Amino acid sequence: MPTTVRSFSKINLGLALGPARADGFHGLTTLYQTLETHDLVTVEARPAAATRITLTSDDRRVPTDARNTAWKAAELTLSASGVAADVAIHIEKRLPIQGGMGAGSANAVAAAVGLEIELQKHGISPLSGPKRLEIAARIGSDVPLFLIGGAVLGVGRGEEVYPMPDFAPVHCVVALPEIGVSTPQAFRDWDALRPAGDREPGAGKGETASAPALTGDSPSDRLEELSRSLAAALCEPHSSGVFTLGGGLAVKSGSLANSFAGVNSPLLALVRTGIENDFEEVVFPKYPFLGEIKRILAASDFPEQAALYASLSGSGSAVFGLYETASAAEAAMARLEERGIRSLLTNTLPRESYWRSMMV
Ligand SMILES: C[C@@](CO)(OP(=O)(O)O)[C@H](O)COP(=O)(O)OP(=O)(O)OC[C@H]1O[C@@H](n2ccc(N)nc2=O)[C@H](O)[C@@H]1O
Ligand SMILES: Nc1ncnc2c1ncn2[C@@H]1O[C@H](COP(=O)(O)OP(=O)(O)O)[C@@H](O)[C@H]1O
Repeated sequence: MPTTVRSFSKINLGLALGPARADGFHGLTTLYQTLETHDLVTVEARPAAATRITLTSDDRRVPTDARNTAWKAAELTLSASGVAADVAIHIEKRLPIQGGMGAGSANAVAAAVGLEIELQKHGISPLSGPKRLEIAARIGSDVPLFLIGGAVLGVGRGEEVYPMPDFAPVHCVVALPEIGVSTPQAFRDWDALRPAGDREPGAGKGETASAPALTGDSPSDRLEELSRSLAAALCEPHSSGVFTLGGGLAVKSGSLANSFAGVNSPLLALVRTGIENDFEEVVFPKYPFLGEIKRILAASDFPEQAALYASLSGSGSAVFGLYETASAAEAAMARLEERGIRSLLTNTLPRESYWRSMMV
């Protein structure tokens, strides 16, 4: 019997971008949140004289060779286990490609989890947690978060991950416009907006890094700002250290940040501190339609149907809205549909449910 694993997705509740580093990556601070919506990754493996990996998918846009994140995860897991095996991976795609939902990254973790379970059937011991995290970080900046699940703080280039207290699940509408945003290009566009002095020494081809700009909000300031917002939201009094949305939300207006004054909820406290996604600064001017989608998700003619929070996810193109009630979420989907915009309805997925519901 092969092993089938739910490969969940993520959104970025907030994302502050830092300066370009000498290694070409950017320092960032982000709060990832896993979602219920998922791909399915099926793995079948048995020890063999030499490793042979085959990968198939129902979506022709998914690479079926060593470029695939799931393939990389299988290769690295086998080599770290010191085992050669025949491995067959099948990816059933339900999530968007290049959507900013971390689908490919999650596929890597799902394949690794499935492969370890398959190998255990043949008496091969699982890898240690730190080893898994190390492998995940080698595959991509967005991969390690899927070894934690729930609300996850990401720092470094996003690969250094820490579990955060979870929010109670909320309804999430993800708009899926027919636009693919290239992640490296979005980072380059961010750099182009900033003076070369904002980069770390050695960053940028053939440029000499000068002293940091003296005016404005430097990228390093932005990282600290988001860290402070997260810490402040976590400091709010909670009963058990577990985030809950809290009952009896105050009457809302159309304006997001001011809508929830007086409501004692860490998620809302976080929103009030003004968390945002820095990528919006470069992605919305380039694709104004995505900014329009955020406005559609955020506001409604009926204040009780306004989003708790709406934002671009990662570098896009997915834009999401979080809602207190199913009817508010459904109304947001209907507003999108009126304009011909495809969307999906899901829930945020806390850590415990993430692991409990992973195996099919
Ligand atoms: C932007 C984010 C936010 O969550 O998500 P997506 O929008 O892709 O989902 C991630 O940082 C994406 O992570 P991931 O997709 O794993 O990126 P990687 O494979 O590590 O890197 C792809 C490329 O993006 C750029 N990159 C990525 C991460 C980072 N901190 N700095 C960068 O400059 C680099 O040019 C790198 O070569
Ligand atoms: N398992 C995978 N599923 C989807 N795309 C993959 C996978 N492995 C590698 N890729 C490549 O990675 C690119 C972006 O992957 P994806 O995870 O869908 O985007 P994002 O990080 O924006 O959510 C795709 O264009 C695809 O060529």
